[in-house]
Amino acid sequence: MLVRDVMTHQFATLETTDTLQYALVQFAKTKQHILPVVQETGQLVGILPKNRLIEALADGRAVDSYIEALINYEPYSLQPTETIPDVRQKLLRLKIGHAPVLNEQQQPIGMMSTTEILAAYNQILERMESELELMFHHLNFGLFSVDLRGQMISMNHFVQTLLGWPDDYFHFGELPQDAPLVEVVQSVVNERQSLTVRLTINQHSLFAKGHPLYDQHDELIGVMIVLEDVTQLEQTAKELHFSKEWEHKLRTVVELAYDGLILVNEQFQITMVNDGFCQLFNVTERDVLNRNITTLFPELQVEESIQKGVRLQNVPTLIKEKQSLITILPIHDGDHFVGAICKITYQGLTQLQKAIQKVNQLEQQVTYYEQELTEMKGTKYTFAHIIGESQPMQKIKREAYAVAQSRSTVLLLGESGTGKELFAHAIHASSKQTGAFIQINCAAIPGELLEAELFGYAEGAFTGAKKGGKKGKFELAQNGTLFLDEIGDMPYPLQTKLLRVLQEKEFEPLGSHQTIQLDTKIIAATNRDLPSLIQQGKFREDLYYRLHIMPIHIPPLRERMEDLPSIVEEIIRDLNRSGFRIQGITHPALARLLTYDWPGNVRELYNMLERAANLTTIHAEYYIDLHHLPEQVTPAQQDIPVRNRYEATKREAERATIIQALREANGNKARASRLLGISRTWLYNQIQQFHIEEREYLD
Ligand SMILES: Nc1ncnc2c1ncn2[C@@H]1O[C@H](COP(=O)(O)OP(=O)(O)OP(=O)(O)O)[C@@H](O)[C@H]1O
Repeated sequence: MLVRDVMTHQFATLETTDTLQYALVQFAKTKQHILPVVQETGQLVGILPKNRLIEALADGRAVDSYIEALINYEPYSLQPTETIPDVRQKLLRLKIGHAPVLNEQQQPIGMMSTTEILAAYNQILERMESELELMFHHLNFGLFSVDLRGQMISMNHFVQTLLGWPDDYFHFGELPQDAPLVEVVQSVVNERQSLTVRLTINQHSLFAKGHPLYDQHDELIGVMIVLEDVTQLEQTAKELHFSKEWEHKLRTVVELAYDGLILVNEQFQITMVNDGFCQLFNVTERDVLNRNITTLFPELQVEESIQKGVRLQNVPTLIKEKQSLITILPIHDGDHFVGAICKITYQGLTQLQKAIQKVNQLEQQVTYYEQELTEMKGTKYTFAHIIGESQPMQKIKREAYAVAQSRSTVLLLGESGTGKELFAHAIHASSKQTGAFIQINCAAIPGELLEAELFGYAEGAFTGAKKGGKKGKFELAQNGTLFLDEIGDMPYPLQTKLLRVLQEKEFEPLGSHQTIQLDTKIIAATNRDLPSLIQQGKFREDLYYRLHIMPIHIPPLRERMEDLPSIVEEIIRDLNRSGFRIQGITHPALARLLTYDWPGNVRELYNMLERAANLTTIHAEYYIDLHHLPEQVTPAQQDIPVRNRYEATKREAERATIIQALREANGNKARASRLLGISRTWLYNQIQQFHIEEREYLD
């Protein structure tokens, strides 16, 4: 606060030629104790004190005489920019109560007296009082004071909330005898010195500090208590201790459990490394901490494999000429990548390798015996070979297993490549049938041969018949299983014969009079729509119902995509058994496979992965990646409709060419295949694939 803020402007000025009477009137008007005397230009000449004027009048000086002789020509004056504490000091020192305030031109612009100073101090005091109160209540510790009778003098809000004390305590309350802290107050009064105690009140851990309060005569008048809430602090300290303990345990585990271990953050900076790692690379922890792993250890390929989304788990690698196993795993916090762990096992690997070899040998033996067992039953696959744990697959595997236990006929339905043959093998493998698993593809064998193939013939049954006759598939499958694949393509007349055999459970080979009792489990399969073939008059309705006792619908791959990753894994394992050395598939490639429609189902997937496996060998790559996949699964989205059209047109052209060749060869498949320049097996395959029927090339 400055002089100009509090000075009074109610004053009058006098001139040396003014009379005593005039001066008296001005004093009465302005109620001032001094008045400034100025020149004509307004500059200060001196001051006229009121008491001098009164003294002069009392001495009998004439009221019309001039004031000139009564003026103090060396008065003390003030500047408007001086501060109030400074002015107060000056006035006290000089023992004067009033002074004019002058501007830069030495003209009086106001008057200052102790009254103005007092008013200013009052204002300052009021402001400080409210500020102090605000501070007092907003302190982050509790504060209260009591007098010697236990009456509350002051208490801030913190105490109220902390101890749950009501407002009345503050206004007129006495500290109750049972209140916590009474003892502290009592001790301070008795001991007359400060003390600190630790207390727990309302589940808060507190430090209570009591201080004696004295008046100006050093008489004890009360006690002040300061309360600090240390609950949070204690909690933090506990947590810190706990996490330090854990860090210590973790470090010990890390040192003991792994040969070499290194941790990186999301920027691939090294955040932790163990002694084993440092020994292997001959570095110290200080050399590597906070540095980029790719810069320091590029051979580990941590960043690369994480970015490719490949999970490396115990992959054999040569590090610092030591045979090692490397594992690189990403660390995620929810969806967020926060770092990675790289683990290297290099000690005791020789023993480990020996153990692995032993396990491999045992595994091979088990596989061998398993194969022997299934081969004894004449099947290639068991239920264990059918991969897929999706809901529909679990359901049909349960159904197939159940039907395997009975003699009932099974009808396997599903698109091409969905695994019908696989199921047929598995059903036989887990059935009680002791005989062989015999398979016949009704579409691949020319109509005229199929009957003889199925029922066999007696010697001399027809021209060209083998000496001694030939056993048919039915007879070969006695006590076993006959798998009639592509039943929808069986010639109509033969369907009648088959129906009879199924009903009567006996048959006669061609040209023979010997009746053979049928004790065979029949499994039929087709990818054709049998009800629509019935409508077209190409399939017997009664045979359909005969076969339809236990239909099993195998869903297409696109309807159970959750099985795809495990099927891919199994196929890779299978490819490795046949000599490839694929370690896995990258995430992007797998993700792409999941977006494809799979018209050719698992067979198409198998073929595609086999092709990819061949491509990996060209550049000695170990992972199937996007660039190993054919265009049909990696098209730009906008190209799809065009590609579909292209594929459809290509297929139509291929189909038409095959029909044309068959027509030119009069239905003779061997000749047609020569004309087309393809193998006979492939021609049969194509005829089946394109569903080409005889009536399309034979008039
Ligand atoms: N669930 C599966 N798990 C593992 N491999 C499978 C599965 N389904 C099919 N396969 C594999 O896919 C390929 C095609 O299967 P399969 O020959 O049994 O199909 P299909 O339905 O009989 O085909 P088509 O109707 O064309 O004769 C085989 O190599 C088979 O081993």
